[in-house]
Amino acid sequence: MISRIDLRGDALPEGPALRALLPRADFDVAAALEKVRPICEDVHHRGDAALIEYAEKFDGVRLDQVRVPASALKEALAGLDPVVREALEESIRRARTVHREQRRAPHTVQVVPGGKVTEKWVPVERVGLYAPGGRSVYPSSVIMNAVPAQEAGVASMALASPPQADFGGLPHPTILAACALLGIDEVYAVGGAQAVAMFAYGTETCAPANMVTGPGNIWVAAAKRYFTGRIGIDTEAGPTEIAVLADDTADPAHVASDLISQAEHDPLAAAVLVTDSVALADAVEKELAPQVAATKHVEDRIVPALSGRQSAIVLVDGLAEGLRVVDAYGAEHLEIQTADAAAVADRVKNAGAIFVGPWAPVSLGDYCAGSNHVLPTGGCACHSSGLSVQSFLRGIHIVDYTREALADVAHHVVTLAEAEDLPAHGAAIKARFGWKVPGQ
Ligand SMILES: NC(=O)c1ccc[n+]([C@@H]2O[C@H](COP(=O)([O-])OP(=O)(O)OC[C@H]3O[C@@H](n4cnc5c(N)ncnc54)[C@H](O)[C@@H]3O)[C@@H](O)[C@H]2O)c1
Ligand SMILES: N[C@H](CO)Cc1c[nH]c[nH+]1
Ligand SMILES: [Zn+2]
Repeated sequence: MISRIDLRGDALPEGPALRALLPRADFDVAAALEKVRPICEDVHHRGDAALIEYAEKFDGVRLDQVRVPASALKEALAGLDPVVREALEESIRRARTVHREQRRAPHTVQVVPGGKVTEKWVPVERVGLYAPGGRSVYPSSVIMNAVPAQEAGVASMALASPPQADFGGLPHPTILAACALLGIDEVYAVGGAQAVAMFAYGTETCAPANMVTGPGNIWVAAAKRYFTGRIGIDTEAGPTEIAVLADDTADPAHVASDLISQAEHDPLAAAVLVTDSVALADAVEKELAPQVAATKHVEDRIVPALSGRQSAIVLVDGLAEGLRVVDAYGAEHLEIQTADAAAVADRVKNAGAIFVGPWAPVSLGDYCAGSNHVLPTGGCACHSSGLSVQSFLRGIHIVDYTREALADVAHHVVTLAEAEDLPAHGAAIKARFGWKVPGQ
């Protein structure tokens, strides 16, 4: 069900050469981008009419309108199972506890007497949040998007999630109830790349947003890549990945269940075990078959995910080599199931989130750890972070110098301007001091 990659014996290569040996999906975001480009441009030109057509094509339901009426949000909350409500509220509470601490205050540095630089933090004005709803529905992603945006102070936010044929073309009622719990009243029944395009370009009913955040399948990730540089994009949070770095102290039943837990998201989901213990690798492989047989979503997601080329058991010589492999891979989620797991976690450089030891499985982080589950995939953890309050803030420098403080440094500015052959820059200084460089 899962292949093996044996990297024992020889010295591991560096950087891209090592990455090329590691498991990754065949179907990449760049290829999907070519397919989503026409969808995005169609939304640009035809607005709501295009959204309604794509809902029929991809979600199998004909909509009268894409905006969810306020009454539907109210009804969804009223009809929410109280046990689910309690769990959502606990998830919101913990996420808020963590994200509130990420808020940033303005900070002033007195560089020289009379010269100071302040950095102030300003929230993005309007954001579009995406909560997936294709193969599964993700009310938890409503929380993971909305809480950091709210804690950052974003003034205007709208959420999109795919229309569900079983619910009259509305997003799933638990998604709507989560929106109601969080006070989000602008909600759209729009999924996939077309939802990202709706927020990026705006339509007759949806005002354009400055930024789009949230997880989704490969089509959503590709649309986010399409709009990168034109609007704010958090990170590519595409098909889920789990890597587990484990030694012979790990419990094979736990490792297997954690690999399966994330394989259940998508046939393109990735599950990777990195270990120096052949005995553990064998035991995990033995655990997989009965555990997979006992769960849901087997044929359409878990089996293709575990048997696809994006998943593997990677054998290494020791912990140091295992760390090199997980750093090269840059997993969305990395579990450390080794002796002295906290110390090992400390040595990891690249991961979206790290889960330490036997009692912090990825499922905890998916719902109730307080951490954010919107995390970079496809190796983006090597340069990007998961969603946080910081994602929704812009830092603006405010430069404030007196005449004397400018005069003190003017000769350096003029020298550097001349060194760059940009004399007009120097002239902007000289003009303030009677066309002379002060002190010369
Ligand atoms: N990285 C993260 O932080 C994170 C978090 C949660 C979930 N996820 C991932 O989110 C994804 C959720 O996927 P999903 O499919 O359940 O829901 P989704 O909402 O992401 O995608 C559903 C939409 O995909 C579009 N679509 C389907 N087939 C298409 C096609 N052939 N061409 C163009 N568009 C098409 C449709 O518009 C549909 O509404 C999973 O891959 C999961 O692993 C990632
Ligand atoms: N594991 C997903 C992040 O890749 C988040 C999630 C939501 N629900 C269940 N899991
Ligand atoms: Zn998950």
